Amino acid sequence: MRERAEPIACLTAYEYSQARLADAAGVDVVLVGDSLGMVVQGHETTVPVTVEDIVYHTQAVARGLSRAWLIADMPFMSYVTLEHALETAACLMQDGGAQMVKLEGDAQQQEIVASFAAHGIPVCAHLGLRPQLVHKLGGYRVQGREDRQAEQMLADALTLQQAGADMLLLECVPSALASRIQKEVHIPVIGIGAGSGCDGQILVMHDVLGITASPPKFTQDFLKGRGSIQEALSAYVAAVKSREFPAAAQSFS
Ligand SMILES: Nc1nc(=O)c2c([nH]1)NC[C@@H]1CN(c3ccc(C(=O)N[C@@H](CCC(=O)O)C(=O)O)cc3)CN21
Ligand SMILES: CC(C)C(=O)C(=O)O
Ligand SMILES: [Mg+2]
Repeated sequence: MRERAEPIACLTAYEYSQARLADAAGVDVVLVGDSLGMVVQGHETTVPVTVEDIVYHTQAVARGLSRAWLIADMPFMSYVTLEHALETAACLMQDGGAQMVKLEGDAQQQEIVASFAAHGIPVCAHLGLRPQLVHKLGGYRVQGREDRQAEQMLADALTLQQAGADMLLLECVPSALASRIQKEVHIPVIGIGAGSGCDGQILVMHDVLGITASPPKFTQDFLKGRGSIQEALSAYVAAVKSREFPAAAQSFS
């Protein structure tokens, strides 16, 4: 899809019925995100989410998909060592049914990414705002605004691609930086709060349906003015495919 410049429409889902509707709406990639800790379990962060939680939700989501590609998040502290990371990936793929795993990483995770590549585990590297680091960062804020940070993010993206990452996800980064990274790599780049220069977009299901208490500014309620969840998800896919979403209002300069 990157090669033919077709925008990749991605969305999170946490259970069977959401997955079925997303799949029917033409969502290309479904992510069982550790955001489930917040939108499903009601925690303040994604930190408490376990591998067991992700496996349970991935199993339910997998049963609802017939077309979309299925990614599962590696939770906080589930990829501390190489062996640990492989064990977690085995759970997500063999027990959960994921086709790809995603980890929040920088160049420090390159050995893990290389090992995944060597063992046939497709992997997406999540850069920019990494919510699992919330207690180090002190909040959920845009990343890569300073030159040094921006250069580091680009270098990390190239390092992870070189190590064998199959996909990148950029969260909460200025649009210009995301576009620059997209041009420098050859693997698909999926953005959330990263502007319209990415190869695809992802949002959290609950934000698309307008049921999050205080949604991040890069989101949009697609159920507003529409009569059903199915219509809302189709409108989201259409907006990504036509590049109407994200507009400047849902991006960071
Ligand atoms: N419902 C939901 N949607 C998400 O996109 C999401 C989650 N939960 N949980 C896991 C992470 C956390 N994320 C977040 C949460 C809040 C902001 C936020 O409030 N950002 C500010 C921008 C601050 C700045 O300008 O630096 C905003 O106003 O959007 C961003 C990302 C993204 N992910
Ligand atoms: C917001 C996306 C990218 C994510 O990692 C999640 O839902 O956990
Ligand atoms: Mg996540």
